[in-house]
Amino acid sequence: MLIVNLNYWHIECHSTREIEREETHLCIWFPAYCFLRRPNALFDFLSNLAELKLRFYIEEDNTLEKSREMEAKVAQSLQFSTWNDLEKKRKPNGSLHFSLRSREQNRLQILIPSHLQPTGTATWHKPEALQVSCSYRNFPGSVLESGSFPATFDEAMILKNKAEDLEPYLNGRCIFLVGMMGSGKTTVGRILSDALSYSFFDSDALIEQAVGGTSVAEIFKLYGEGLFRDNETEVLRKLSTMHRLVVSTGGGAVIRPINWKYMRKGISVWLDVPLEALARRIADVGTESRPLLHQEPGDAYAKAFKRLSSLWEERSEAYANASARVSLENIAAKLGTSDVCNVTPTVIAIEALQQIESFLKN
Ligand SMILES: Nc1ncnc2c1ncn2[C@@H]1O[C@H](COP(=O)(O)OP(=O)(O)O)[C@@H](O)[C@H]1O
Ligand SMILES: O=C(O)C1=C[C@@H](OP(=O)(O)O)[C@@H](O)[C@H](O)C1
Repeated sequence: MLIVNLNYWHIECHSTREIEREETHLCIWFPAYCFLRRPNALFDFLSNLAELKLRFYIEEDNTLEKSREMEAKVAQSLQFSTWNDLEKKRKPNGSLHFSLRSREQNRLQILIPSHLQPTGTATWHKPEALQVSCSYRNFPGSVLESGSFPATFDEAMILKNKAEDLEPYLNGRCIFLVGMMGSGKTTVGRILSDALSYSFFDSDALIEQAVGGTSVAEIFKLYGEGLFRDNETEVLRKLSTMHRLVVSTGGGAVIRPINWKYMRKGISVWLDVPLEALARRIADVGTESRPLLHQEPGDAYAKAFKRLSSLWEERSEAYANASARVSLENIAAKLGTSDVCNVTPTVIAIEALQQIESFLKN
């Protein structure tokens, strides 16, 4: 018996041996309201099956009320237009058949008829291949890990639930993360985008693309900061016309008022991290990719700290324009620690959603 815990509810599956012996279907039960509220959770589960190289599709079933609505929701959450697309993208090599059927009014059943497996689908017959265990492996890896920051199962669940609660209030609006260099905009942004089923964009990466694949450091060196800033504004203008994006902006995006005009089309979130922590993080990875920090003499920490301090003097007021502020010091205090290094990106993402919620509800 395999039990998969997906966001507070359980899916129970017969073992493959049992399926073979009894020639039954693999039955997965979802309380209907969970299914409707949490299409992403179904997707996560299906992704696990897809990773096991099992092919699946959802059969149209006209007797099932809401099936079309659910399919649309799931497809939307996947950002694929159809299940056919999903199949093509995953290039699976097994063949299993999922169909949705109603059994009771308040329940849904997903059936995987074992007779639909073609001969030679060895993956399906290996019991160990179905080890979808009760751990954070049930969630997409990118939600759970950012660099070397694994999220605990609890953190990942809280994040996912919070994101689902917030979704109707967000109504597809983009989220622009602002903050000093090294504040975690990229790291936290990826986690947020996964949780919200949004797309993620790093504005620095888009500028690099716009300038023919030239790195930020090279753009500064060859063309000067002015050209970089013009491209930054253009990138933000374009992104502000879109929906369902999390954007990691460059640390200096806040200095031009025109950029705020674009970011106000969505919700801006300031990741407020103490300078010492920023300097430590940047010293750890080096200042080469951050041209504004690279000119100072001294060791990596000292030069990062010195330059960050002067940039902070210039920019602190501008960051405060953001719709929501996520203070690492405040989170650390809530967690009962004085060290902001103990605050993981997933916890920061949760706090970001909380602050966005307060902004939207006030
Ligand atoms: N919460 C955190 N705790 C410790 N290190 C972090 C945290 N968030 C990000 N980092 C690290 O700090 C560095 C800068 O993060 P990054 O997301 O690139 O920041 P930004 O996009 O704001 O410049 C990276 O090496 C990243 O791994
Ligand atoms: O603070 C800044 O002015 C900058 C921050 C960088 O982005 P990150 O904040 O992602 O490091 C990058 O846009 C450029 O080096 C300038």
